[in-house]
Amino acid sequence: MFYPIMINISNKLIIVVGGGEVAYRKAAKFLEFGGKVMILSPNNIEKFRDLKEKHKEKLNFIYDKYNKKYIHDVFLVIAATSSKEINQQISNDCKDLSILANIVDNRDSSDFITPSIINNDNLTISISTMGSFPYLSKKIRTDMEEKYKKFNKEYLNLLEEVRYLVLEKHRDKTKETMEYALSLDIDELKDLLIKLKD
Ligand SMILES: C[C@@]1(CC(=O)O)C2=NC(=C\c3[nH]c(c(CCC(=O)O)c3CC(=O)O)Cc3[nH]c(c(CC(=O)O)c3CCC(=O)O)/C=C3\N/C(=C\2)[C@@H](CCC(=O)O)[C@]3(C)CC(=O)O)/[C@H]1CCC(=O)O
Ligand SMILES: NC(=O)c1ccc[n+]([C@@H]2O[C@H](COP(=O)([O-])OP(=O)(O)OC[C@H]3O[C@@H](n4cnc5c(N)ncnc54)[C@H](O)[C@@H]3O)[C@@H](O)[C@H]2O)c1
Repeated sequence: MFYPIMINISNKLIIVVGGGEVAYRKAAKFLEFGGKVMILSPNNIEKFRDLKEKHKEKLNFIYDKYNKKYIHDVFLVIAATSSKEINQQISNDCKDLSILANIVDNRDSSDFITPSIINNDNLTISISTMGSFPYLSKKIRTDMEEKYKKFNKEYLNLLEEVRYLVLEKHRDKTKETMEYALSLDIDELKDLLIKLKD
């Protein structure tokens, strides 16, 4: 079974083996959450150039085939090559070295799997089908992105202020006020904040 945790990857090195679409998708997400990514692959798709432009020194490349020597001292490993045998080899090596690995073509060999993620800065929602139907995770993500799009960073920052004011000054109406705050659009929420401050 896979237990969902929020893991701090800031400035930690994650090595992604392979340079295709799947490697790209995984790398882009780890970079979005502040990780440092090394791509280990003899070649990789064009899109990585834009990712390098965006993330500069946080993204680097080793143009070589997989070798165990490259994974010593890394925080996480993603095996995303097109070779089942190499992916399995990576899994075995990671077990030897006690490094957590995600094997993109074999959930049973994976120490962790990657969920579908909605990242609105302060609000993160991750969705998983425990590996049984990833396309459903993607579908739920797109539905929820639409449904919860108002909860962006600005909105969450205002909500945080509302919460502190309610806890400080209106403890008797905590739940009603919080429930009410969630029903508002951003301008109404700003008005509520002014009222709560009075
Ligand atoms: C959620 C997401 C996150 C991400 O990758 O960032 C993700 N897969 C996504 C998309 C996707 N993956 C696949 C398709 C094509 C349709 C299909 O085949 O179903 C599509 C749809 C598409 O591409 O449109 C094929 C596929 N996926 C896996 C296998 C191997 C296997 O099942 O053993 C195969 C067959 C490969 C083959 O053909 O051989 C395995 C895994 N994929 C996972 C995650 C993990 C379980 C997640 C969960 O619990 O739901 C897990 C177990 C391991 C892992 O990768 O961590 C991302 C959506 C991101 C988004 O857009 O929101
Ligand atoms: N988990 C998922 O979400 C998911 C989704 C679709 C496919 N897959 C699986 O992921 C695999 C990769 O998919 P893709 O579309 O990125 O494939 P792809 O063929 O586009 O890319 C494979 C990459 O692996 C590299 N590679 C091959 N042998 C290597 C080695 N020995 N060392 C280092 N790199 C090596 C290649 O150079 C290439 O860059 C597929 O075979 C499929 O089984 C997983």
